Amino acid sequence: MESIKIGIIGGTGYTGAELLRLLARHPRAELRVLTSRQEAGKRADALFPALRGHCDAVFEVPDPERLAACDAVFFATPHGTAMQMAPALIERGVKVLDLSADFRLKDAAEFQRWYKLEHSAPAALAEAVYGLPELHREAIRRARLVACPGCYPTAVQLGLAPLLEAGLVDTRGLVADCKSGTSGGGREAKIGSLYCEVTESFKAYGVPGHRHLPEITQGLSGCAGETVGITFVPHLVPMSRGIHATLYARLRKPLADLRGLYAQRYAGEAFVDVLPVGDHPETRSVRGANVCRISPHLGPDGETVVVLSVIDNLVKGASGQAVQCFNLMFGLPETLGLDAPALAP
Ligand SMILES: NC(=O)C1=CN([C@@H]2O[C@H](COP(=O)(O)OP(=O)(O)OC[C@H]3O[C@@H](n4cnc5c(N)ncnc54)[C@H](OP(=O)(O)O)[C@@H]3O)[C@@H](O)[C@H]2O)C=CC1
Ligand SMILES: CC(=O)N[C@@H](CCC(=O)OP(=O)(O)O)C(=O)O
Repeated sequence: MESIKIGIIGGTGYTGAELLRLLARHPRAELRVLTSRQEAGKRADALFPALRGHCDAVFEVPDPERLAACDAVFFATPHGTAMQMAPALIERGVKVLDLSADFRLKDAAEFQRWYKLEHSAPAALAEAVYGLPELHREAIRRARLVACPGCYPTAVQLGLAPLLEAGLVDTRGLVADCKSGTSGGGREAKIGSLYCEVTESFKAYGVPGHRHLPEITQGLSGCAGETVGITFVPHLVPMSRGIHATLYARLRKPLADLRGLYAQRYAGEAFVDVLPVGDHPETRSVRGANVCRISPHLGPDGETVVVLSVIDNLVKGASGQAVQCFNLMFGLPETLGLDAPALAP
């Protein structure tokens, strides 16, 4: 069967490396272009020894002609890069999957407010499809440009969607108390990511407003059919991968079978696992796997729902989800290359 030619822009970051790991065992993807301006000429497996024997790609400087010869290009780049390069690729028939936030917020003014950048591709922004397959599968199948969600927004939206879609909870006063491993901050050297700054410690950040708040609000409002109000507080925990979201919502009326609601909503979803009643998901149960494990609980007051939702930020929260969208865009089985279980223990 013919292979699908892939380009990855930004192969030296954590999400780029994770794309290399996942695509190395994808039966239809053939990596043709892998870019890094700083590491051009170096083999990817020299930078990431975990890839030795699985990837012989060499980094190169981004070349528009070589990228245009690909069938699909993934942007694993900081915000502001894809919006400059994606429109020309789409014009030339390349399907684009952007892991950055450039095309996630539908309102360009909102994007500018949170990312301090003027949006340079409003037409592409208008056509971009939000890449959360469990909510937007059919649109992703038809898309030329997919905006892959952020890691926190994936855990929060999958956790609260069943309640909001069914109109069962107050849409004001939602709470998302989230914890992330440090790979969420990217591979770039930053003091806040240093071992001594992170280890044996635990802290909240971004309380006055984190850039994922408008993305979460946009997605959940779509589920509810009205604008929701949510308090989102991210925390940094001393682990490399994983997001744990503890989500709180207040029921509008009694609900007899909370787990049944979730099981029914996610029936047939390969990458959402609704746990047995009373279970507490662990981040290590999703390490390396493209899965979100969810456990909804009813609080002792009988009115507060507490949903626990865990993902690997680099897999279901980024690169795995991007490959899931890629499979949909190319009419492939959605699970292709993504069926490996999590690392255990
Ligand atoms: N880490 C995570 O958990 C998640 C990250 N994301 C998003 O994914 C994107 C990538 O993040 P991460 O993997 O952490 O990456 P990093 O920010 O660590 O790495 C960025 C990569 O992009 C390349 N790059 C930077 N600027 C440009 C440019 N102007 N043109 C072309 N290439 C460029 C760099 O290579 P070079 O400079 O050598 O060209 C490098 O390979 C970000 O937008 C991030 O927000 C999304 C979800 C989760
Ligand atoms: C722990 C940590 O620093 N996490 C990052 C979010 C993860 C991410 O990369 O999301 P985007 O794709 O939207 O940038 C942060 O809080 O900024």
